[in-house]
Parts: sequence; structure tokens; C-alpha cells
Amino acid sequence: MIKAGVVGGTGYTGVELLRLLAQHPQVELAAITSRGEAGTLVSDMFPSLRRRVTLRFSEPSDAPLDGCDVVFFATPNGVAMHQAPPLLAAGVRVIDLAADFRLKDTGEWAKWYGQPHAAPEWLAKAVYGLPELNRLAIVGAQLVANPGCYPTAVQLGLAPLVESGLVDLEHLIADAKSGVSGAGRKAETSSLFSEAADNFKAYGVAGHRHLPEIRQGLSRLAPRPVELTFVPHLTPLIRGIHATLYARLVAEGDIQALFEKRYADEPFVDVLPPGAHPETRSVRASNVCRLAVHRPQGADTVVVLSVIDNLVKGAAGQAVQNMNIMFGLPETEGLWHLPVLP
Ligand SMILES: NC(=O)C1=CN([C@@H]2O[C@H](COP(=O)(O)OP(=O)(O)OC[C@H]3O[C@@H](n4cnc5c(N)ncnc54)[C@H](OP(=O)(O)O)[C@@H]3O)[C@@H](O)[C@H]2O)C=CC1
Ligand SMILES: CC(=O)N[C@@H](CCC(=O)OP(=O)(O)O)C(=O)O
Repeated sequence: MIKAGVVGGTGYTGVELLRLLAQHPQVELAAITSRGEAGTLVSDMFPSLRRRVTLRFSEPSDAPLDGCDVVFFATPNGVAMHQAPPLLAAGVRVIDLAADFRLKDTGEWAKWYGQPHAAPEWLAKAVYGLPELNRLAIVGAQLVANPGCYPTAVQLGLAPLVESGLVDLEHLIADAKSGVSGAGRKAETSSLFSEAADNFKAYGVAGHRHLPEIRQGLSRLAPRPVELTFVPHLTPLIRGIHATLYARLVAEGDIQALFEKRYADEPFVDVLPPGAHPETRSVRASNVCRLAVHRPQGADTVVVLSVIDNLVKGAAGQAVQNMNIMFGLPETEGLWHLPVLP
């Protein structure tokens, strides 16, 4: 059995990790931290976990994390880069759900996250954990940087086009909408029911911190750096991301066949038949990304529709998928459940 610890067990990605890990046949939950709830039974805070998770929350400094085989950080940006290095030095494998180890350039990290990087030596060793684009590197990794939710939906939707050389790499567009759980469980005015319900708005148009992450990931697939306009929106869903992606063709090709071939062996990427419109509810609570490819009026703009559950394929599910790869387990272990509908 793999002994797993979770730092940040009271947040949305933390409780989603607990849901997935508690049902994983090869995992034993060994430690779950909270700074404010140490001593509280996890199932008292989250009755959804009653009779399945019997642990109490521990203070991060008291939790037996160095006795774990793997520790997940489900903490705000800037926490894991301070707390993970001693665990890594002790041989523990770490999967960070935050952004601390995603951007390879420390200057870029400081610019977008407003603080200097505290562990550049581990940054160099970290592997970006988007299995469909980077599987082989994850196999041997000790430290995996789990991608952001928007970057997962956008990169999976644009990767086949960028790899193909059929599209203009300088004018990609990602128009993405997220449910409110994407902002986390912490109290914030913009997440209040009266602010977010019955409302729809763009934010971060001048520059969102997921832009450099998407650019870095897609540029690795291309002969030169890609340029992208990325506009996130907040939509009154609890879970879900819907990304509408635009690319201009510079050469002819069968785009539907390109996507079907690219993802034919991927258990968690579903390319829908021509003309389909994927819905966020078709992936709710599952680790699946559903894609549909369109070419309106047969013109030279390709439109890709990409949906994921931000808490699963966009965070906790992808983290478990990465753990499975790191530990040589079947990739679908503990993740092969169907979405919840309606
Ligand atoms: N929500 C989403 O859809 C996605 C989130 N992410 C990323 O995952 C991470 C977690 O997100 P989310 O679960 O939404 O966030 P939440 O705000 O819901 O939870 C954050 C958790 O971190 C703990 N925490 C906060 N500060 C510290 C600290 N200094 N030391 C130890 N623990 C700390 C909190 O617990 P306590 O205060 O009890 O200690 C809480 O459990 C973030 O980096 C986020 O950007 C990534 C992809 C998608
Ligand atoms: C709706 C909403 O607020 N979403 C978050 C993205 C959450 C996420 O994935 O952020 P990290 O890169 O920090 O992991 C945002 O736009 O800030």
C-alpha cells in the first residue's frame, strides 16, 4: 500500500483528494493537515467522508509526513516551495497542486506570483504533470508540479493543433469559463453567493498567471514559442471549466482525424464525434476531458471545445493520475468512475 499524506485537507482540492484517495485500492491515508482544525475528525468537517476516513487533522508541523511515500500539497501558491524540500530530501515523493514548481523560469515565477522562488534547486528537478503531454518524464519523477485547471483544459484542447504544424502559432485564443470552486474554499467577496450567482464576468484580461504556464507548455510542443490570448471568466457553476479555443489554419488537414489519432490511447481524453458540443455536466466528478472539434462554415478557423471538472482533471484527479504513473500503477486505478449526471 502507498502511504499518502495531504497538506491542506480543509480546502476544495484537499477534500477532493481525500474522496479519491479514500477509494483508491492501493492507498492508505496516513496524514491530513490543517492549521486551524488540528484535532478535529476529518469526517466531522466533511460528513461525505464519514465511515471511510477516520483520521483527525494534524498541524502541518506535527503530521507524520516524512513517513509517507507520497505527500500532496493542496495549499496556496508559495507554501510547497518552503515546506516540500525537507520531505524531498528525506526521499518522500511530492505532488504539488499549486503553482510553485510549474514555471521553469524563476524570473517568470517572481513576476506572476509576486515573490522570489524559495527552492530553485528543486524547481530544476520538478516534472510538469500533464500525463497526456509528458508521461515518460513523470514515471521517474520525485517531484511533480500538477498543472493549473485552466492550463489543463487549454493545453489538452490545443496540443494536437500545435504539434501538427497546421495552425498559426502566434495568434491562438483561449476563452475559458470556470465554476466558483476554482477560487477555492477560503472566504472571498467575489465567491459569495450574491456576487457569483446569476452573474457572468471576465477577469484577468490584462494577464492571468495561467498565461505563462500555458505558453510554456504549448511552446514545448512547437518549433518556436507560441503566442496566446487567454481570457478567463467566472460563471455561476460550482464545478466545471469550459474552454472555447480558436486557431487559424495555415495548411490543410483532417482536424477531426488528427484529434482522434492523438488521443486514441488516452483513457481520460474523449474526442467527441463531429458537430458535438460537450457540456461541463458530462465530466462532473470525473477525471475526463471531453473535446469537440469544429470548423465553422469550412473556413480557416478551427474551434475546439474542451470541458473538464476543475477539481478532478483540473486538480485532484490529475494528481492521483500522476501518483499512479510515479508508482507504476495502472493509470486509471481509483479514477475509473463515471461522471455524476444530472
Ligand atoms: N480549486 C481549484 O479548482 C484548483 C486549485 N488549484 C490549486 O490548488 C491549491 C489549493 O486550492 P484550493 O483547494 O482551491 O484552496 P483552498 O483555499 O480551498 O484550500 C487551501 C488549503 O491550504 C491550507 N493552507 C493554507 N495556507 C497554508 C500554509 N501556510 N501551510 C499549510 N497549509 C495551508 C488550508 O488549510 P488550513 O487553513 O486549515 O491549514 C486549506 O486546506 C491552490 O494552490 C490552487 O491554486 C489547482 C487547480 C484547480
Ligand atoms: C475561478 C477562479 O478563481 N479560478 C482560479 C484558478 C485556480 C487555479 O487553478 O489556480 P492555481 O494556478 O493557483 O493552481 C483563478 O483564476 O485564480
